[in-house]
Amino acid sequence: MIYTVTLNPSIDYVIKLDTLMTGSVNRVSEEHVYPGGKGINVSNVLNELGHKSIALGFISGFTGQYIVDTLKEKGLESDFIKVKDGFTRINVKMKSEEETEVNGKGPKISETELRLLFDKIDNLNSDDILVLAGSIPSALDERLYESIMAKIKDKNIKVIVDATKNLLLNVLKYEPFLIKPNNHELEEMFNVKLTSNEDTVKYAYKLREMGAKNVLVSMGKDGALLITESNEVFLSNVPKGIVKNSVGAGDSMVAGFTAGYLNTNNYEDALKLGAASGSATAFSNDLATKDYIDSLLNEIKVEKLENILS
Ligand SMILES: Nc1ncnc2c1ncn2[C@@H]1O[C@H](COP(=O)(O)OP(=O)(O)O)[C@@H](O)[C@H]1O
Ligand SMILES: O=P(O)(O)OC[C@H]1O[C@](O)(COP(=O)(O)O)[C@@H](O)[C@@H]1O
Repeated sequence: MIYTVTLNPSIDYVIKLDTLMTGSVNRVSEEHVYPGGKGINVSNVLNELGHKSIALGFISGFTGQYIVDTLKEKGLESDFIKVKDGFTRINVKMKSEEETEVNGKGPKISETELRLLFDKIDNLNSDDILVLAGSIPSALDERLYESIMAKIKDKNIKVIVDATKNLLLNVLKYEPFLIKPNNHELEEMFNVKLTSNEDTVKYAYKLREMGAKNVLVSMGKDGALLITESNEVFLSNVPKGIVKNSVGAGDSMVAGFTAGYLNTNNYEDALKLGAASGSATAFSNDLATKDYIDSLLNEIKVEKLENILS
Protein backbone atom coordinates (compact mmCIF):
# COMPACT_ATOMS: atom_id res chain seq x y z
CA MET A 1 0.00 0.00 0.00
CA ILE A 2 1.09 3.59 -0.58
CA TYR A 3 0.70 5.91 2.43
CA THR A 4 0.94 9.66 2.00
CA VAL A 5 1.56 11.85 5.02
CA THR A 6 0.35 15.45 5.05
CA LEU A 7 1.17 16.89 8.45
CA ASN A 8 -0.27 20.28 7.54
CA PRO A 9 -3.11 19.89 5.00
CA SER A 10 -4.88 22.91 3.59
CA ILE A 11 -7.91 24.10 1.79
CA ASP A 12 -6.50 25.77 -1.31
CA TYR A 13 -8.59 28.85 -2.19
CA VAL A 14 -7.55 29.65 -5.75
CA ILE A 15 -8.67 33.03 -7.06
CA LYS A 16 -8.16 34.89 -10.32
CA LEU A 17 -7.95 38.68 -10.53
CA ASP A 18 -7.10 40.92 -13.48
CA THR A 19 -4.77 42.97 -11.31
CA LEU A 20 -3.83 42.54 -7.67
CA MET A 21 -3.54 45.86 -5.86
CA THR A 22 -2.21 45.77 -2.33
CA GLY A 23 -3.82 48.27 0.02
CA SER A 24 -7.19 48.30 -1.82
CA VAL A 25 -10.31 46.17 -2.23
CA ASN A 26 -9.79 43.59 -4.97
CA ARG A 27 -12.64 41.63 -6.64
CA VAL A 28 -12.01 38.17 -8.04
CA SER A 29 -13.05 37.10 -11.52
CA GLU A 30 -12.92 33.35 -10.67
CA GLU A 31 -12.69 31.33 -7.49
CA HIS A 32 -12.13 27.62 -6.75
CA VAL A 33 -11.77 25.60 -3.56
CA TYR A 34 -9.73 22.38 -3.40
CA PRO A 35 -8.53 20.07 -0.65
CA GLY A 36 -4.77 20.64 -0.62
CA GLY A 37 -1.46 19.90 0.99
CA LYS A 38 1.27 18.00 -0.74
CA GLY A 39 0.56 14.41 0.40
CA ILE A 40 -3.16 14.83 -0.27
CA ASN A 41 -2.42 16.08 -3.79
CA VAL A 42 -0.17 13.07 -4.34
CA SER A 43 -2.98 10.74 -3.18
CA ASN A 44 -5.43 12.47 -5.54
CA VAL A 45 -3.27 12.10 -8.63
CA LEU A 46 -2.24 8.53 -7.70
CA ASN A 47 -5.94 7.73 -7.58
CA GLU A 48 -6.40 9.22 -11.08
CA LEU A 49 -3.57 6.99 -12.27
CA GLY A 50 -5.19 3.88 -10.81
CA HIS A 51 -3.06 3.48 -7.67
CA LYS A 52 -4.78 3.32 -4.29
CA SER A 53 -3.24 5.08 -1.33
CA ILE A 54 -4.16 5.98 2.22
CA ALA A 55 -3.82 9.65 3.17
CA LEU A 56 -2.47 10.15 6.70
CA GLY A 57 -1.87 13.34 8.66
CA PHE A 58 -3.62 15.79 10.94
CA ILE A 59 -6.87 17.62 10.32
CA SER A 60 -8.84 19.97 12.48
CA GLY A 61 -12.08 21.96 12.60
CA PHE A 62 -14.60 22.61 9.82
CA THR A 63 -11.88 23.02 7.21
CA GLY A 64 -10.41 19.64 8.14
CA GLN A 65 -13.85 18.06 7.85
CA TYR A 66 -14.20 19.52 4.33
CA ILE A 67 -11.00 17.69 3.36
CA VAL A 68 -12.19 14.36 4.78
CA ASP A 69 -15.58 14.70 3.07
CA THR A 70 -14.15 15.73 -0.30
CA LEU A 71 -11.62 12.89 -0.37
CA LYS A 72 -14.37 10.43 0.52
CA GLU A 73 -16.59 11.73 -2.30
CA LYS A 74 -13.71 11.15 -4.72
CA GLY A 75 -13.27 7.60 -3.44
CA LEU A 76 -9.94 8.24 -1.72
CA GLU A 77 -9.09 6.46 1.51
CA SER A 78 -7.85 8.53 4.43
CA ASP A 79 -7.01 7.87 8.06
CA PHE A 80 -6.39 11.33 9.51
CA ILE A 81 -5.91 12.13 13.16
CA LYS A 82 -8.34 14.79 14.35
CA VAL A 83 -6.55 17.38 16.45
CA LYS A 84 -8.27 19.49 19.10
CA ASP A 85 -6.56 22.83 18.50
CA GLY A 86 -7.62 25.40 15.88
CA PHE A 87 -8.51 24.53 12.30
CA THR A 88 -6.85 23.14 9.20
CA ARG A 89 -5.31 26.11 7.39
CA ILE A 90 -6.63 27.90 4.30
CA ASN A 91 -3.96 28.67 1.70
CA VAL A 92 -4.78 31.51 -0.67
CA LYS A 93 -3.42 31.25 -4.21
CA MET A 94 -3.86 34.47 -6.19
CA LYS A 95 -3.47 34.43 -9.95
CA SER A 96 -3.10 37.83 -11.59
CA GLU A 97 -0.13 39.01 -13.68
CA GLU A 98 1.91 36.91 -11.27
CA GLU A 99 1.10 34.00 -8.92
CA THR A 100 1.05 35.06 -5.25
CA GLU A 101 0.53 32.55 -2.45
CA VAL A 102 -0.30 33.07 1.20
CA ASN A 103 -0.06 29.80 3.13
CA GLY A 104 -1.58 29.49 6.62
CA LYS A 105 0.13 28.19 9.76
CA GLY A 106 -2.03 25.23 10.71
CA PRO A 107 -3.11 23.92 14.12
CA LYS A 108 -0.91 22.99 17.07
CA ILE A 109 -0.34 19.25 17.38
CA SER A 110 -0.01 17.84 20.90
CA GLU A 111 2.45 15.15 21.96
CA THR A 112 -0.42 12.65 22.30
CA GLU A 113 -1.69 13.41 18.79
CA LEU A 114 1.81 13.07 17.39
CA ARG A 115 2.18 9.69 19.08
CA LEU A 116 -0.99 8.52 17.32
CA LEU A 117 0.66 9.24 13.98
CA PHE A 118 3.76 7.27 14.97
CA ASP A 119 1.49 4.35 15.94
CA LYS A 120 0.00 4.33 12.45
CA ILE A 121 3.43 4.48 10.83
CA ASP A 122 4.57 1.59 13.05
CA ASN A 123 2.07 -0.63 11.22
CA LEU A 124 3.69 -0.18 7.80
CA ASN A 125 5.30 -3.22 6.16
CA SER A 126 8.25 -3.71 3.82
CA ASP A 127 6.17 -3.68 0.64
CA ASP A 128 4.69 -0.31 1.50
CA ILE A 129 5.63 3.08 0.10
CA LEU A 130 5.60 6.13 2.33
CA VAL A 131 5.34 9.65 0.91
CA LEU A 132 6.35 12.42 3.32
CA ALA A 133 5.37 15.67 1.67
CA GLY A 134 5.08 19.31 2.59
CA SER A 135 5.87 21.58 5.46
CA ILE A 136 5.22 20.66 9.06
CA PRO A 137 3.09 22.74 11.45
CA SER A 138 5.28 25.42 13.02
CA ALA A 139 5.06 24.00 16.55
CA LEU A 140 6.50 20.61 15.51
CA ASP A 141 10.17 19.71 15.56
CA GLU A 142 12.09 20.25 12.32
CA ARG A 143 13.49 16.73 12.79
CA LEU A 144 10.08 15.09 12.53
CA TYR A 145 10.57 13.50 9.10
CA GLU A 146 13.95 12.31 10.30
CA SER A 147 12.36 10.70 13.39
CA ILE A 148 9.77 8.95 11.19
CA MET A 149 12.49 7.58 8.92
CA ALA A 150 14.61 6.50 11.87
CA LYS A 151 11.65 4.53 13.21
CA ILE A 152 11.13 2.55 10.01
CA LYS A 153 14.73 2.28 8.86
CA ASP A 154 14.94 -1.51 9.26
CA LYS A 155 11.68 -2.20 7.44
CA ASN A 156 12.94 -1.64 3.88
CA ILE A 157 10.05 0.70 3.09
CA LYS A 158 10.50 2.94 0.05
CA VAL A 159 10.26 6.51 1.34
CA ILE A 160 9.64 9.51 -0.91
CA VAL A 161 10.31 12.93 0.56
CA ASP A 162 9.14 16.24 -0.89
CA ALA A 163 10.22 18.90 1.55
CA THR A 164 12.53 21.87 1.75
CA LYS A 165 15.78 22.85 3.45
CA ASN A 166 16.65 21.11 6.71
CA LEU A 167 13.48 19.04 6.70
CA LEU A 168 14.86 17.37 3.59
CA LEU A 169 18.59 17.53 4.33
CA ASN A 170 18.05 15.83 7.71
CA VAL A 171 16.52 12.70 6.18
CA LEU A 172 19.17 12.01 3.55
CA LYS A 173 21.23 9.78 5.84
CA TYR A 174 18.29 7.34 5.90
CA GLU A 175 18.57 6.96 2.11
CA PRO A 176 15.10 7.91 0.90
CA PHE A 177 14.07 6.20 -2.36
CA LEU A 178 13.22 9.54 -3.98
CA ILE A 179 13.44 13.22 -3.18
CA LYS A 180 11.93 15.96 -5.35
CA PRO A 181 13.23 19.43 -4.72
CA ASN A 182 12.43 22.07 -7.32
CA ASN A 183 15.32 24.07 -8.78
CA HIS A 184 14.65 27.05 -6.48
CA GLU A 185 14.72 24.83 -3.40
CA LEU A 186 18.00 23.31 -4.62
CA GLU A 187 19.45 26.82 -4.97
CA GLU A 188 18.31 27.69 -1.47
CA MET A 189 19.79 24.52 0.03
CA PHE A 190 23.26 25.24 -1.36
CA ASN A 191 22.99 29.02 -1.48
CA VAL A 192 23.82 29.11 -5.20
CA LYS A 193 22.26 30.38 -8.43
CA LEU A 194 21.73 27.56 -10.95
CA THR A 195 22.17 28.74 -14.53
CA SER A 196 22.54 25.52 -16.55
CA ASN A 197 21.58 21.85 -16.51
CA GLU A 198 25.22 21.05 -15.67
CA ASP A 199 24.95 23.23 -12.58
CA THR A 200 21.65 21.67 -11.53
CA VAL A 201 23.03 18.15 -11.97
CA LYS A 202 26.11 19.08 -9.96
CA TYR A 203 24.08 20.15 -6.93
CA ALA A 204 21.44 17.44 -7.31
CA TYR A 205 24.31 14.92 -7.27
CA LYS A 206 25.43 16.30 -3.91
CA LEU A 207 22.04 15.19 -2.54
CA ARG A 208 22.68 11.73 -4.05
CA GLU A 209 26.06 11.63 -2.33
CA MET A 210 24.40 12.62 0.94
CA GLY A 211 22.18 9.53 0.70
CA ALA A 212 19.14 10.03 -1.58
CA LYS A 213 18.77 7.08 -3.97
CA ASN A 214 17.01 8.99 -6.74
CA VAL A 215 16.95 12.77 -7.06
CA LEU A 216 14.27 14.39 -9.21
CA VAL A 217 14.67 18.14 -9.68
CA SER A 218 11.58 19.80 -11.11
CA MET A 219 12.22 23.00 -13.02
CA GLY A 220 8.73 24.33 -13.82
CA LYS A 221 8.45 25.32 -17.50
CA ASP A 222 12.00 23.98 -18.09
CA GLY A 223 11.05 20.37 -17.36
CA ALA A 224 12.83 18.08 -14.91
CA LEU A 225 16.16 16.37 -14.30
CA LEU A 226 16.52 12.94 -12.73
CA ILE A 227 19.64 11.32 -11.30
CA THR A 228 18.93 7.65 -10.66
CA GLU A 229 20.41 5.30 -8.08
CA SER A 230 22.80 4.00 -10.76
CA ASN A 231 23.86 7.58 -11.57
CA GLU A 232 22.12 7.79 -14.91
CA VAL A 233 20.93 11.31 -15.69
CA PHE A 234 17.72 12.02 -17.62
CA LEU A 235 16.16 15.29 -18.76
CA SER A 236 12.48 15.65 -19.60
CA ASN A 237 10.91 18.43 -21.65
CA VAL A 238 7.45 19.95 -21.14
CA PRO A 239 4.57 19.60 -23.59
CA LYS A 240 2.77 22.55 -25.19
CA GLY A 241 -0.10 24.06 -23.22
CA ILE A 242 -1.40 27.12 -21.43
CA VAL A 243 -0.66 27.38 -17.74
CA LYS A 244 -3.82 27.79 -15.67
CA ASN A 245 -2.74 26.93 -12.15
CA SER A 246 0.65 25.45 -11.34
CA VAL A 247 -0.24 24.78 -7.66
CA GLY A 248 0.15 21.04 -7.18
CA ALA A 249 2.30 20.52 -10.29
CA GLY A 250 5.18 19.25 -8.16
CA ASP A 251 2.91 16.91 -6.18
CA SER A 252 1.44 15.61 -9.44
CA MET A 253 4.95 14.93 -10.68
CA VAL A 254 5.71 12.91 -7.52
CA ALA A 255 2.48 10.93 -8.00
CA GLY A 256 3.14 10.34 -11.72
CA PHE A 257 6.73 9.26 -11.03
CA THR A 258 5.62 6.84 -8.32
CA ALA A 259 2.83 5.38 -10.48
CA GLY A 260 5.17 5.10 -13.49
CA TYR A 261 7.81 3.32 -11.43
CA LEU A 262 5.26 0.92 -9.96
CA ASN A 263 3.87 0.19 -13.44
CA THR A 264 7.15 -0.84 -15.10
CA ASN A 265 10.04 -0.55 -12.61
CA ASN A 266 11.74 1.68 -15.16
CA TYR A 267 13.03 5.15 -14.29
CA GLU A 268 12.58 6.64 -17.77
CA ASP A 269 8.91 5.59 -17.77
CA ALA A 270 8.57 7.00 -14.27
CA LEU A 271 10.02 10.34 -15.33
CA LYS A 272 7.75 10.46 -18.39
CA LEU A 273 4.58 9.87 -16.41
CA GLY A 274 5.80 12.30 -13.73
CA ALA A 275 6.45 15.03 -16.31
CA ALA A 276 3.10 14.48 -18.06
CA SER A 277 1.28 14.61 -14.71
CA GLY A 278 3.07 17.80 -13.60
CA SER A 279 2.29 19.63 -16.84
CA ALA A 280 -1.28 18.32 -16.98
CA THR A 281 -1.86 19.90 -13.57
CA ALA A 282 -0.13 23.15 -14.56
CA PHE A 283 -2.45 23.34 -17.60
CA SER A 284 -5.62 22.68 -15.51
CA ASN A 285 -7.53 24.64 -12.86
CA ASP A 286 -7.64 21.62 -10.55
CA LEU A 287 -5.24 18.67 -10.34
CA ALA A 288 -4.63 16.63 -13.50
CA THR A 289 -7.09 14.03 -14.72
CA LYS A 290 -5.97 10.68 -16.14
CA ASP A 291 -7.29 11.51 -19.61
CA TYR A 292 -5.35 14.74 -19.74
CA ILE A 293 -2.15 13.09 -18.47
CA ASP A 294 -2.48 10.35 -21.10
CA SER A 295 -3.02 12.91 -23.85
CA LEU A 296 0.24 14.70 -22.98
CA LEU A 297 2.36 11.55 -22.59
CA ASN A 298 3.42 11.24 -26.24
CA GLU A 299 4.70 14.84 -26.20
CA ILE A 300 7.13 14.08 -23.38
CA LYS A 301 10.65 13.37 -24.56
CA VAL A 302 13.18 11.98 -22.12
CA GLU A 303 16.83 12.42 -23.05
CA LYS A 304 19.71 10.61 -21.37
CA LEU A 305 22.54 13.03 -20.58
CA GLU A 306 25.92 11.30 -20.96
CA ASN A 307 29.14 12.36 -19.23
CA ILE A 308 27.46 15.13 -17.26
CA LEU A 309 28.48 13.84 -13.83
CA SER A 310 32.03 14.92 -13.09
N1 LIG B 1 4.69 26.32 -16.69
C1 LIG B 1 4.75 25.00 -16.89
N2 LIG B 1 4.64 24.50 -18.14
C2 LIG B 1 4.72 23.16 -18.37
N3 LIG B 1 4.94 22.25 -17.42
C3 LIG B 1 5.08 22.68 -16.14
C4 LIG B 1 4.97 24.07 -15.81
N4 LIG B 1 5.13 24.20 -14.47
C5 LIG B 1 5.31 22.95 -14.00
N5 LIG B 1 5.29 22.03 -14.99
C6 LIG B 1 5.54 20.58 -14.88
O1 LIG B 1 5.34 20.19 -13.54
C7 LIG B 1 6.60 19.79 -12.92
C8 LIG B 1 6.66 20.27 -11.49
O2 LIG B 1 6.53 21.67 -11.46
P1 LIG B 1 7.39 22.62 -10.51
O3 LIG B 1 6.77 23.97 -10.61
O4 LIG B 1 8.83 22.51 -10.85
O5 LIG B 1 7.18 21.94 -9.08
P2 LIG B 1 6.75 22.59 -7.67
O6 LIG B 1 5.25 22.75 -7.75
O7 LIG B 1 7.18 21.56 -6.66
O8 LIG B 1 7.49 23.89 -7.56
C9 LIG B 1 7.68 20.41 -13.84
O9 LIG B 1 8.91 19.69 -13.75
C10 LIG B 1 7.02 20.29 -15.21
O10 LIG B 1 7.12 18.96 -15.69
O1 LIG C 1 3.09 22.24 3.00
P1 LIG C 1 3.50 23.50 2.28
O2 LIG C 1 4.94 23.49 1.89
O3 LIG C 1 3.09 24.74 3.04
O4 LIG C 1 2.71 23.54 0.92
C1 LIG C 1 1.31 23.42 0.89
C2 LIG C 1 0.83 23.83 -0.43
O5 LIG C 1 1.49 23.08 -1.40
C3 LIG C 1 0.58 22.46 -2.28
O6 LIG C 1 0.49 21.12 -1.87
C4 LIG C 1 1.05 22.61 -3.69
O7 LIG C 1 2.39 22.16 -3.77
P2 LIG C 1 3.22 22.18 -5.12
O8 LIG C 1 2.76 23.37 -5.94
O9 LIG C 1 4.66 22.27 -4.69
O10 LIG C 1 2.95 20.89 -5.83
C5 LIG C 1 -0.75 23.13 -2.05
O11 LIG C 1 -1.83 22.27 -2.25
C6 LIG C 1 -0.65 23.60 -0.62
O12 LIG C 1 -1.36 24.77 -0.42
